[in-house]
Amino acid sequence: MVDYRTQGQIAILEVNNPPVNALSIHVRKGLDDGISRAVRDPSVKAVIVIGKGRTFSSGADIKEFNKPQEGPRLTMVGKKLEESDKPVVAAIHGTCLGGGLEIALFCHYRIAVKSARVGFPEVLLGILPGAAGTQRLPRVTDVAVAMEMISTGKHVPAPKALEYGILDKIVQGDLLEEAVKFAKSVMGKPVQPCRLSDQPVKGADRLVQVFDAAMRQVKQRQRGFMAPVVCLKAVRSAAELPYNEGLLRENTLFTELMSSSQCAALRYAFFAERAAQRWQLPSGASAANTKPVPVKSTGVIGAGTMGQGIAICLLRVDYPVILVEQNQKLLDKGVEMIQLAFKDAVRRKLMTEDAMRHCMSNISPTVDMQQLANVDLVIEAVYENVALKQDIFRKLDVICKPSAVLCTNTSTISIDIIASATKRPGSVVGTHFFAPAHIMRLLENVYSKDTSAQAVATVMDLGKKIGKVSVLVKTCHGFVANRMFHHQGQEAALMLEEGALPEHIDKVMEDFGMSIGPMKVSDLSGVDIGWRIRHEVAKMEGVELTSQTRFFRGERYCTLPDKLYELGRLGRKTGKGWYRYEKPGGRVAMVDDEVTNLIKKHSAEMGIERRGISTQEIQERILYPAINEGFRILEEGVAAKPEDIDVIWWYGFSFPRYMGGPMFHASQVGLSKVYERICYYHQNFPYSSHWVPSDLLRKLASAPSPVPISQWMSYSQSKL
Ligand SMILES: CCC[C@H](O)CC(=O)SCCNC(=O)CCNC(=O)[C@H](O)C(C)(C)COP(=O)([O-])OP(=O)([O-])OC[C@H]1O[C@@H](n2cnc3c(N)ncnc32)[C@H](O)[C@@H]1OP(=O)([O-])[O-]
Repeated sequence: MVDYRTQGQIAILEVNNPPVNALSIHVRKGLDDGISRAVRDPSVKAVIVIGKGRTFSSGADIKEFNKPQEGPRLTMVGKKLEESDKPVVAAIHGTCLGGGLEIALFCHYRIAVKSARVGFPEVLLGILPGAAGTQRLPRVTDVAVAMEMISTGKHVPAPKALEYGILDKIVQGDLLEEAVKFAKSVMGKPVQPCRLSDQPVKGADRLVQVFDAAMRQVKQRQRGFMAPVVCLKAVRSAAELPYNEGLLRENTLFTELMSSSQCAALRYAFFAERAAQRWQLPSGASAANTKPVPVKSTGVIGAGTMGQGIAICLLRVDYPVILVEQNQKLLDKGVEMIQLAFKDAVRRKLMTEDAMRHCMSNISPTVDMQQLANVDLVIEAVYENVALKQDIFRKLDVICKPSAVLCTNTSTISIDIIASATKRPGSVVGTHFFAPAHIMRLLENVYSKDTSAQAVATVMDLGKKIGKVSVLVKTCHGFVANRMFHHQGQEAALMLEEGALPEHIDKVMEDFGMSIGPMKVSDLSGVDIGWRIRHEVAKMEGVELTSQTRFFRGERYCTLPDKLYELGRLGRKTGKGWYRYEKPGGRVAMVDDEVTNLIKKHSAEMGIERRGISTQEIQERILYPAINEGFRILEEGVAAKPEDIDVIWWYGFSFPRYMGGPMFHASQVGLSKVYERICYYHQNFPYSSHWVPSDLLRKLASAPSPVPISQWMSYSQSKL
């Protein structure tokens, strides 16, 4: 795990623990033995610590977190490195993160290649750098930088790290050769001035202002998230306490965070996100055994909001895009909006003018679908209408080359239905982007009964290339995201007619941890979207929804959202929805008397006596129908595992990652309790099928002891 060798008077400790040189027990032991051996050997005059393979080290081994500590502790290994009288040089490439950076900070010198990145991402796991990182970083760089790095977890590129004083030198050429040269240049020099534990904290005279400003930011950005707050406290103690006392304080805070439920949720999230990439189809085809179709050219059909966002995603990573619209006016408008979005990115220094020009030169706008004849992949992004989508796919079937992958950005319509319009259903696959498509990270990829493994591999690969987190699901109406979210919308509307107000529901859910409440989400995505979907479904079933409709498909139906739509209150884009905004497209949601009156009048018309609805009831009626639907989704194999559902909720609906997602949250509450409350609401609201308890949930809730989330799927086929 750590290879020891000497080159002349230099000992080289090479960490060799693929894939990312995590500091597992054997690595810590290897470093501990290696430094002792180098210190003992009189012929050794300097030491290099370097990583084999793609990276220096990604930090402590997260898989060891749940296990009892064995072997030498990282801080003890570090102390030995620092106490060596022979200079120790960390030679960094790839990423040097967490415990990896802590090891580097124990070394007397740090050199790196230009492409390297350093950082303390512990906060993203709900903990803090617990091997002296919070005490040593502010001794090598300014305390403000240390607070920012440790409380955000952001990676810092090597040139910036050099500027901050974290690195001593950036080298070009072979890292080991350069490290050897560097080690020779410092051989024999006293190491005392390079021992960070002996250094004062930099910028300690500004501690209070820096701390207060950082704390304000953290609380504003990440309401309810403990780790960044505790990280700041730990760095503060570096400036307030002698080094060894600071270490003890760090250790106390680290232990506190490590045992928190937020840390458990974030550790789960770390592995869940990676597991989602290892997709597998019922046929056995998987990420491991299927190659994607090479994609060099793309097409997007529809230059509306979604089409624009999707085109931006593709253009940003250098795909040429043929953008198709039905008429020149809509096409010009779409291109203009894309250009505006790029200009905004330039203004915010997210891209250069040159890069923007390059992206724009890659768009070929056209009103002629025939131009798509040679593209490798096309994404249809027109509005949600079955007949329209089928018509487009019928045409694509004739126009596109046989190897083309045909994607639809439908958010609800079954891919089976869309694919049936073609003679090549194997090439048809869903790529459900979330609005705004160029900002939201989630890509819900959807396979139909016929979609080929190669088409799936292609869209999963595409997701990675355009920087999305892709999750693969099986087709059904609404897929995973909207199917679960839909019930939240239904229950929210029902609570409005029973006695709640939009601001009331949103406050409860925002206090719970959601970044915005469900009514604000509805305003953001557009009140018309839900209206269109409901009315499209009704039309397909030959039903007309009116203001008098009380039941639809045998379910209790609330017409309030339809009434809002009819008033032209379509959400943020019209400056009015469940709230009033400062302008169309505005962001500041203000309570609007017109909506309050509309809701109260509606309740009166429906003969409903309004009542106060408790915080607990709002929370449960928003979360539990979605969770219940999540279990049905698992039962039906629409999602392969609960982790996939949670990934969808972090990236699609900003569910707080530190709460683990709705399925993880259910596991924390206890499935028997969740089941019991769902049964209670089912009794009280028998005309809402989303309260009919899922069978899988029932089985898991009645298991003799809580079933770990990783084993839920083994109950889906059981006959209990
Ligand atoms: C007392 C201790 C105090 C200390 O302060 C605490 C820490 O250091 S906390 C740690 C602070 N450090 C962090 O939080 C860094 C976390 N890691 C990362 O941010 C990214 O993995 C990294 C940027 C390094 C590479 O990204 P990439 O190139 O896209 O690659 P990838 O992401 O797909 O990973 C490849 C494989 O490696 C696995 N694996 C990775 N890291 C670890 C780990 N530390 N451990 C175990 N396993 C780890 C990962 O699961 C995956 O496995 P699989 O079976 O193939 O799914």
